[in-house]
Amino acid sequence: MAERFGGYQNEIYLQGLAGTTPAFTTDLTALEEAAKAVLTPEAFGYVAGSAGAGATARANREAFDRWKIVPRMLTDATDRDLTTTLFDAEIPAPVLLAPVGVQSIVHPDAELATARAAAGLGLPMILSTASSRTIEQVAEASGDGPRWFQLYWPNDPDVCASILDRARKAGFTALVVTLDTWTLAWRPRDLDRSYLPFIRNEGTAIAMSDPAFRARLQKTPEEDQPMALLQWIGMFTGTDHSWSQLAVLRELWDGPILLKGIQHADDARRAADAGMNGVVVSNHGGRQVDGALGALEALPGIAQAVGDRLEVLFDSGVRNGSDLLKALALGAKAVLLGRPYVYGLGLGGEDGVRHVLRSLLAEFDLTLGLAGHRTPGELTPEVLVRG
Ligand SMILES: Cc1cc2nc3c(=O)[nH]c(=O)nc-3n(C[C@H](O)[C@H](O)[C@H](O)COP(=O)(O)O)c2cc1C
Ligand SMILES: O=C(O)C(=O)c1ccccc1
Repeated sequence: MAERFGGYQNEIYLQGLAGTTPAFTTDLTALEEAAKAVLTPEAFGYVAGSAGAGATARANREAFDRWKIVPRMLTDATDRDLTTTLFDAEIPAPVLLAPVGVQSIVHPDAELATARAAAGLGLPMILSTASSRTIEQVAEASGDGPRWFQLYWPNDPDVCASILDRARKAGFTALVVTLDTWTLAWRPRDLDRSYLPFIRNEGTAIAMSDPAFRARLQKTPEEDQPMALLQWIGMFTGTDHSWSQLAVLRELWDGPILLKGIQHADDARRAADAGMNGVVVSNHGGRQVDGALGALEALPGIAQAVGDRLEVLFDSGVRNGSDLLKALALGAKAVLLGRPYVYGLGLGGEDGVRHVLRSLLAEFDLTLGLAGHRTPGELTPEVLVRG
């Protein structure tokens, strides 16, 4: 058990004896630079970029850097177990793949490669509404793998019901409703290049293959693509919904529902009051409100406010195993990995994603043990100091 994830370290050293070094860097903080060398400037700018002057993207990192781990000795942390239970399902480690749309801009295998890599490790993939492959295609690639669906909440109830119905039938078990991106923020890197993937028909596969969406069009997307794309943009962005409308989603989805983009304890309480099952504490990787607080700063208060009523998950700024440990210690039950796996996808498709995930899990496993702990559940704020 102890070596299950940390064993990637030995595997890499042993391959060295045969003259092979890893195809991709094992320094997960160096992935961005490596990806920059292989992606188009537009795709790299879209993925790496953030809102405005990048203050929130930096705040996400600064929030992690302010916390330090205090290792404990002679605790016998040899046998470790990263197994985590979310909504009655066991996953091998407290890590999920964050919903990331438009993956075709970084690799031709797109979400299918991500689905295969995630399934191979048994980690849940959260499929974005802005996927560049259909729900059914991704489900097939995912096979027996755990999978959740992320909803960009359409402003047409029939389209909403149809997409959720497809997701349920395709084996997606939990629903993540993203609330922080009802319109795209001011993103200078993309604006300076006039680059928006969807108006180039990237990331629209789910809607374009949806019968209810297609029923709204005068002509099929094949006959009149520009019109279909305008309809897509109008359907998925520009409309903020309301707390009371969550009841509609509660009716349509009988599995767990999580609200993503929560940054205030009162919003987390409202989520619980509305019958939701979890929250993802997140500022969308600094891509929405420039000047917003680092996501990790919001985590302890939210975990304290609703940790006994909801599953509290976290993303934004997680880059390596130590970050994962810190987020768990500050109250997250599990963490969503964002940009790093997308860089892995760009660098090497399915193999690249698998390498990034295995490296993260190995680094976390080793760091957990060396800090003196055996399970994610042992982590509390007391294992950190703020310095
Ligand atoms: C290129 C890109 C596309 C994204 N697309 C979505 C999306 O479709 N739905 C969503 O809820 N979040 C989306 N996100 C946000 C991620 O789910 C996650 O919140 C964010 O990447 C976490 O920050 P990090 O990348 O700094 O770890 C996207 C992020 C990136 C970088
Ligand atoms: O770019 C993003 O951050 C994002 O969330 C998104 C929104 C719409 C479509 C694709 C991605």
